[in-house]
Amino acid sequence: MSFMQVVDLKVHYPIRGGFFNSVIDWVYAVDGIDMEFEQGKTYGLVGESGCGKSTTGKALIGLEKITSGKILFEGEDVTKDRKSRTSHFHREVQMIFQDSHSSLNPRKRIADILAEPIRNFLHLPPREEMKKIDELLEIVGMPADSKEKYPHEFSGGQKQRINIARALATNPKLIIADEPVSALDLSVQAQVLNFMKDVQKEFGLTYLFISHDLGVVKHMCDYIYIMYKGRFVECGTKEDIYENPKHLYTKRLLSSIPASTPVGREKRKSARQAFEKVYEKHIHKAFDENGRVYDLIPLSDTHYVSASSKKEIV
Ligand SMILES: Nc1ncnc2c1ncn2[C@@H]1O[C@H](COP(=O)(O)OP(=O)(O)OP(=O)(O)O)[C@@H](O)[C@H]1O
Repeated sequence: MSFMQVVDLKVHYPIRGGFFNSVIDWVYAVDGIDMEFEQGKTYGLVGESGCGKSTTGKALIGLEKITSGKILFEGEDVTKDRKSRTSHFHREVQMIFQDSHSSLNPRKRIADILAEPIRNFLHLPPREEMKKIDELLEIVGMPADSKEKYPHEFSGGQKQRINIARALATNPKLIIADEPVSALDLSVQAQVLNFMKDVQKEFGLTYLFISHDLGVVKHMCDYIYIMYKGRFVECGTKEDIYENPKHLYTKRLLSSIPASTPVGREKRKSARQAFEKVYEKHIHKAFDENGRVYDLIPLSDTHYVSASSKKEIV
């Protein structure tokens, strides 16, 4: 049963010009899309740069003016701008952006950044509020003393964890993640993706995962929307899309992912042993039986991606 439905959503941007700065044309950034969201699932929104992914995410959360169509959240019509939406919606739907740095106010301590949503939505007494901040930092694997620090004192991956902690503060149902790892180093990307999956399991979250990278989406998503010039050319389960793509554009996108490289059982075992033994788990390197070093990015216990060739190792 879906808790959010998007019906024939359109976002058109006017292009102004001429002497009177009048509308001379339109950009059909989102041009009639339908979506549904069920609890606990991850939805992928994929397509090339400029196809309308970010505009869709921003329109869903109310940051972009909707030209026409409808968004229903738990039966309530929320097709309005952000200010006019109910606090229930703001609490239940959160967004994480690609740029982990600029989404955190550099002048505020982490404690104040995390306290903001708690104050706005949960209204906890001071002691409970501090407890909640500690809990959030623990969930995202950050030390408790992080709360006294400022954003610039953290790495990109840590900042994205803090952004996720802030998104989790209101116990949301849906998190819209717009390219959440594409600005991070390759090795950190996998950590953040895995961590997002863990948090999802723990809290029954739904994700809308916006990405141009079909390789990453494959590991994250249950259901995928393929976007091209503001429309969905194909949508379906991960299996539908990856095993039986129908649309030429999907096939083209898929063909741009580096081919999968299944590695034999022995190689996998030795790579894993080396990975654990030599580099003590946290450094993503492994040797194969010929002594070659691999930079491996663990996507799960059994899936790795080579950092250099981006090939998948199962
Ligand atoms: N405020 C705006 N005014 C006019 N056109 C815009 C505006 N914002 C986005 N666009 C245009 O709308 C289209 C969709 O942009 P959008 O950012 O949603 O694409 P995207 O798929 O997220 O791309 P990317 O992956 O590069 O972020 C693009 O042609 C873009 O130039």
